[in-house]
Amino acid sequence: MSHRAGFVSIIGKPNAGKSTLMNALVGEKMSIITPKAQTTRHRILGIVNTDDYQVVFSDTPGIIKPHYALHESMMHQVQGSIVDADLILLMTDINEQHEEEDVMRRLESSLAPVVVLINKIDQSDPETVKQKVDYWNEKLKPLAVFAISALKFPNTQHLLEFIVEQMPEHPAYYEKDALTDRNDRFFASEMIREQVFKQYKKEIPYSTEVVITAFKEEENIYRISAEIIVERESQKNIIIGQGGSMLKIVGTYARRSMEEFYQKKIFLEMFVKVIDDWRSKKNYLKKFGYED
Ligand SMILES: Nc1nc2c(ncn2[C@@H]2O[C@H](COP(=O)(O)OP(=O)(O)OP(=O)(O)O)[C@@H](O)[C@H]2O)c(=O)[nH]1
Repeated sequence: MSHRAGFVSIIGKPNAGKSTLMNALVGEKMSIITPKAQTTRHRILGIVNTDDYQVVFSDTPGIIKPHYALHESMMHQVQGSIVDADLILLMTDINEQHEEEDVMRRLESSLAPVVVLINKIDQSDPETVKQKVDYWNEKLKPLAVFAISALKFPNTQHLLEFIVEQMPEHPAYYEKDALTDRNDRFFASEMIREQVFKQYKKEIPYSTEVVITAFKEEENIYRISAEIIVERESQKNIIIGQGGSMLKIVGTYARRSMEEFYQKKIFLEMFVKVIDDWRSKKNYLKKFGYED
């Protein structure tokens, strides 16, 4: 059989479980996962390779109404991934009563077939599952509807086989040993951001960006320096915590994740910096890698 390859976008509301699914499909932790909505800010590719196919998944930020320039960039990334897709996976959380109208509107710009994934069925019952399957079949007339639990039953073989069947015949787009298009620095910043999302409340995670300022690979150790950027002086104090206690927790957990991810010893140093209203400033967003 000839080789198949294509792009598959995972889209949906914040917190639906998109990143959890992508990690299950790729079999590696490509995307950070936290219980908070809007964790994913960039489009991240996760690539599944065999001799016969290459499926390039895009994990995308959850679809929201933009409040900041940052959100606008996030939504542009969703749009870009929809336009590029050979297949779209629209993920919904079975227990959320979201109006998915804004998600559907975004699909209008695409000719790609849509598969609906009803996620988190571990937190539901068969009757509700059946109702939701019927609802989506009726509403969107998708190629297929899958009821899944990306977290509890991460056996994605059946879904993956279905996806591969939809891929066009095409040579590989990326090297066959590539798992992602992102580099080590990107994952280092994401692992710190993951801890910021986990350790702080309310607006802090959303006001924070992480920039890797140095990444030195030595034989036995990686030396990583990072800046944690916040919007206000008061947020800086919260990030640091009394006597540096909070920053120490963030650093410890982030370092452990990095040691597991890179299989290296890690030296991590972090500095906290204030940039007023960075989320609304295009020049900073560009500098931090958010596209227009
Ligand atoms: N019970 C249950 N929880 C799940 C399932 N899939 C994901 N979750 C949880 O839902 C939360 C959000 O998961 P993510 O994978 O980060 O969701 P996302 O859609 O990428 O979120 P955004 O980054 O906000 O767009 C996390 O706490 C996950 O552990 C599932 O199948 N069942």
